[in-house]
Amino acid sequence: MRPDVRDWLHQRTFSADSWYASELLAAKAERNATVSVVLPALDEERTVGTIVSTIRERLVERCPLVDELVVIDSGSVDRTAEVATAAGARVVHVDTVLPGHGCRPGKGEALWKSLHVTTGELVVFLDSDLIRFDHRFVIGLLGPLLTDSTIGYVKALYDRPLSTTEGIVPSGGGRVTELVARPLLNAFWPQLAGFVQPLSGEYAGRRTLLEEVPFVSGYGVEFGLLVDLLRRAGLNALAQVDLGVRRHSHQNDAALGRMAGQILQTALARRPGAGRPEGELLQFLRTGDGLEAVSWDVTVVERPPMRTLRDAEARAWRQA
Ligand SMILES: O=c1ccn([C@@H]2O[C@H](COP(=O)(O)OP(=O)(O)O)[C@@H](O)[C@H]2O)c(=O)[nH]1
Ligand SMILES: O=C(O)[C@@H](COP(=O)(O)O)O[C@H]1O[C@H](CO)[C@@H](O)[C@H](O)[C@H]1O
Repeated sequence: MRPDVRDWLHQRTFSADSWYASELLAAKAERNATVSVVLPALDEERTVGTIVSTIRERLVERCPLVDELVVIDSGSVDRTAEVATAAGARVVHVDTVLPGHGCRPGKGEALWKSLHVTTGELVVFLDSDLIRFDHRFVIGLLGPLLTDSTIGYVKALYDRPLSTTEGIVPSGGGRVTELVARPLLNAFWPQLAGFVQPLSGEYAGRRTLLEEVPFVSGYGVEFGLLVDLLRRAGLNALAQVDLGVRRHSHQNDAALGRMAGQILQTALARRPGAGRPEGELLQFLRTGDGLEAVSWDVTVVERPPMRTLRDAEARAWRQA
């Protein structure tokens, strides 16, 4: 193991059990910090309500660690917006944010636009498909940020059970992590090899740092943020926190293949010497009369650092 990774693992790996909400509330007040929690949601009516109501009850009403609770509706066709609103979130439809910059599909678009509609100095991102959500996820992610000013970005680590046709097995989740993201990071960004869950959907950061980096529009957002934040802030500004166990709704292998395609596009865009990759991913279905090739576009676009928009708006205002 590289010495820098060994040192990082020792110094920048935390446990959610290290903090209580009450002590973080005191740390938050001491720093006059504000906290936004953002949930990107696409057709998550089954799970988003419990996550929102748990955060509202435990971390807004009982112990006000969270100042803002926003669900970014990514174009749901189910009752996600109604369920999230009833549970106590502010729901914002992704297409209503920065309409002048158009609309791109994908999770990263929702996260990028969330920066424009939230104000918290610290921003916590949680997936909306979490099962048996524990509010301590939020406490664990905020712990390092509220107690160490040298840390700018914190990712969750956890065990990842996998739901299978035979039931739930204790590990095996994080299939794109194990088969694509981890090998890519170890090969080309070995400083990041210490991240146990580099694609975890639960993470938190300082707004000032998050607004300095691009957001990849699709499922490449987590991979892109990790590589770009390493470059922007250095390894010592990054951390990870053990949240125990994380269960979520799983996609099928074909969908994860497309996710892997987007992550590969994101990685190769950060290896300029690798040339411009093809954006088409061919997948194959067995049909009644043979094989059907299905072509998917796995190209991703990069949304610019949010700070550049604010700078452009400020310049335009001065010139007006
Ligand atoms: O276009 C999208 C795709 C996903 N998501 C949300 O992003 C999170 C992670 O997506 P998903 O569960 O599909 O990924 P997985 O966890 O299966 O890798 C979930 O809250 C989704 O609802 C989203 O807001 N817009
Ligand atoms: O980690 C992974 O391999 C994928 C798929 O997880 P599973 O194999 O369905 O448990 O899940 C993550 O990856 C996505 C892309 O970065 C994130 O957006 C998701 O939040 C995260 O769950």
